[in-house]
Order: sequence, then structure tokens, then C-alpha cells
Amino acid sequence: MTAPETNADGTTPASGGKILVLPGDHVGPEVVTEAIKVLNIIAEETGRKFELEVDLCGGCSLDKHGDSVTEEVLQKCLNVDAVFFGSAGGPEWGTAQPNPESGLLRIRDRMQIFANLRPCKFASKALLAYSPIKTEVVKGVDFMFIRENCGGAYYGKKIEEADYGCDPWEYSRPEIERVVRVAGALAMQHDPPLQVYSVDKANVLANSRVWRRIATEVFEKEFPKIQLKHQLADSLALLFITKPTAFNGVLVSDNTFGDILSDESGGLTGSLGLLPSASLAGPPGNVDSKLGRNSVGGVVGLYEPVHGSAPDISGKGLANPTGQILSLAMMLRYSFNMHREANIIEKAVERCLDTREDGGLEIRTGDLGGKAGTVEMSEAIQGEVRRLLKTT
Ligand SMILES: NC(=O)C1=CN([C@@H]2O[C@H](COP(=O)(O)OP(=O)(O)OC[C@H]3O[C@@H](n4cnc5c(N)ncnc54)[C@H](O)[C@@H]3O)[C@@H](O)[C@H]2O)C=CC1
Ligand SMILES: CC(C)CC(=O)C(=O)O
Ligand SMILES: [Mg+2]
Repeated sequence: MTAPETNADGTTPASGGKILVLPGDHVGPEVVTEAIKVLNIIAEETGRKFELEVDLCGGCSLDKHGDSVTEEVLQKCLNVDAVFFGSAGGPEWGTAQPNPESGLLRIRDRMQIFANLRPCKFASKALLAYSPIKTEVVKGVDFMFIRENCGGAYYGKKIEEADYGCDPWEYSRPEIERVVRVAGALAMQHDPPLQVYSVDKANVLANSRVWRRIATEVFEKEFPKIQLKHQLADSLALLFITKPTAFNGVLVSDNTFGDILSDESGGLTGSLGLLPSASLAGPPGNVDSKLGRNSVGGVVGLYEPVHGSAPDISGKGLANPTGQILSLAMMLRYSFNMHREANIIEKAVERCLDTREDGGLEIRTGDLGGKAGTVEMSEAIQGEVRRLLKTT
């Protein structure tokens, strides 16, 4: 899984950075394999040499090592520029601890990749027809959901007894400040800055009231051009269905609300199989912050699709590889500053999904009602990526 040792003209490729690949379980390895083919095309065409290492996390690690992630793999995560992750879990491992998913949670914690960016927009306008929401309601939806990724109810000292369970839902000032700053920094990358919404349950939860107060303070002090708006999480679940474009811009929330509400994006845009994500250890882009920088001038991050291991369709070559391939685009953009190549992958995906009338290839995997398999979709994207790299 490495790029060629020399460029076509015989020169040595520039050192491109280290990537740890953790394919995980069920459809994870199926879609990761396809995304790596796209990465190899980019490495080949640009001469950038990435150092790739593949290891285990999830049920596959439980089977081999008796733990969902080993200390050795956690250490490797700390010594790379980016981690490329598939998905962890499946019914055969159940939920008793440590379950496969706990491996991913431990990696997020160890890497302190506290900002999980989950963009929601149509990868092609042809997909408007696949949304269960009326076209006139969902057309133009375009937001970035930022989910706090290392705190809240998913972490802390849990109590699990036969008849009692407790997950403390805690947030402290530094945890809130750093993630809302990422929301502000992303919004400021646009001219005029994007609207930012902070999502909470401040009408009920103490940790939400602290979240709201600190988010307000950070925006007043550090992002005076943005007027932060607050939205309760329960009504947002409704408004995402009835008026999703009202939230175009950037949304930021805690771990639990963000996990649940960002899956709704899959419902809005046609299929969960299309959606990528990036979990970052600092703000992306040229910001005045050294937090989370990697050895190649980008941000340390873990990249994975929003979807899980889809055990219901695994082993049949049916999974849509698009979410994983778009996660690769996010990795190139945020961890490797390869904006051109990231844009090319997104354009290639769009062309493969566009209707023939619009000059596209109109390829549809099963989640979009079509007959194409994982490899067919991936090969079409690879072909478009190669063509666009040569011609643009
Ligand atoms: N980051 C991760 O590793 C995550 C892991 N999980 C784990 O995954 C396992 C399955 O969870 P589910 O609740 O079923 O959620 P899921 O996201 O795996 O699947 C939900 C539905 O979406 C479909 N789907 C998902 N990805 C698809 C793709 N690429 N192409 C076509 N269809 C796709 C599935 O077939 C299923 O019908 C569980 O063990 C869960 O804990 C769930 C979410 C995230
Ligand atoms: C650890 C994961 C299984 C939690 C989740 O659902 C997600 O991150 O999307
Ligand atoms: Mg989830």
C-alpha cells in the first residue's frame, strides 16, 4: 500500500507524510481498500510519497489480541500525520466491554482529536431525487456539523452494574473553548463569515448551560464578526427535516447530540454511505494556533465515514465506497494541505453521481437504488480522479 519509490521521470518523490490505516470490521476493509487505490493514483500522479502502515482496531483486534486496540497501535496513532479509519463493530462481538467500538473511542481520546467535522451537502445535484425530503425543502442544504469528540457522556467514569448504569455528562472550560474555536475558525474562512449555531439542551442540562455561556464568551471575544446563535438539540432534530437550509453554515455541539444529529445528514442527502468525516486535533487552515499540527504542516486527524460497519451488507461487495473516498479528500485537505487533489476527488465523485443528461456517469450503488457494487463505483471514481489530475 505504498506509492512508487520514484517518479515517472526518475526523480525522488517529496516526503509526503505518514498515514496509519485501520480498516476495522465488516464493510470497513471493503471501502478502505478502494479509497487507498484512489490515494495511490494521487501519489503516482503527483509524485508525493506517503508512508502507509496497516494495523488493527475493532473486532478484528479483539479476535487477534483480546483487546479492541493495543497499546502499540495507540502509540502508532501518535506518531503519524493522519489515521485513515474504516469502521468498527458488528453483532458477533456484542456490547460487553471492551467491544470493538471502544477501540475507536480510545484512539479519539489518545490522539485528542476533539473536533469531528461532518459536512452535509449533496455530493451531486442528481442526488436531490434520492432524499426522502421534498426537493424544494432540501435543495441547497450545506452545513458543517462539528461534534465534540473527546468528552461528554461518551467518556468519564462509567458505572455499569446489573441493575444500574451511569455515564457522567461532563464538560470543562478548555474542552468547550477548543471545539467552539474550531467552529469560529472554519466560519471565518469564508467571506462574509458563515453563520455559527451552537446546539445544546441548556433548558435542562447543567453542562449545556456551561457550554452555552463559554461558547458565547469565546465568540464575543475572539470572533466579534460572527453573531453566535443557540439552538436546542430537540427542536433542531425537527428543523433539520422541515427547514434544513435554515442551518446552512457551521453547527457545533457536544458529543452525544452531534453523533445523533449528524447521522440525520444521511437521511437528508440520500444515504449514509455518502458521508465523510474528519476528526481533528486542532483548527484547520492557516490559523494562529499551533494546536494539533503534524509534521507536514497540516493538522493531525483521523478520517472515517460517518457510517458504521454495515454488517447487514458486508461481504457482498455492495457497500457504497463514496463516504470513505470523500474522507480521503478531507484527509488530503486538512492533514496534507493538498487542496487541489481534495477538490479533484470531490469533483470526480460528483461526475460519477451526476445524471447522463448532465454529463455524468450516473452510477448508483444499492443504497441509492442501483445495481453497481463497491468496486464498480470505486473504479469509476478512480478513472475520473486520474483524468482530472491530468487535465486540470
Ligand atoms: N465509526 C464507527 O466505526 C462506527 C461504528 N458503528 C458500528 O457499526 C455497527 C453497525 O451499526 P448500524 O447502527 O447498523 O449503523 P451503520 O451505519 O453501519 O448502518 C446503518 C444503515 O446504513 C447502511 N449503510 C451504512 N454504510 C453504508 C455504505 N457504505 N453503503 C451502503 N449502505 C450503508 C447499512 O447497510 C444500514 O442499513 C455497530 O456495531 C455500530 O456500533 C456505528 C457507527 C460508527
Ligand atoms: C464509537 C462510535 C461507534 C460512535 C459513533 O456512532 C460515531 O462516532 O459515529
Ligand atoms: Mg454515529
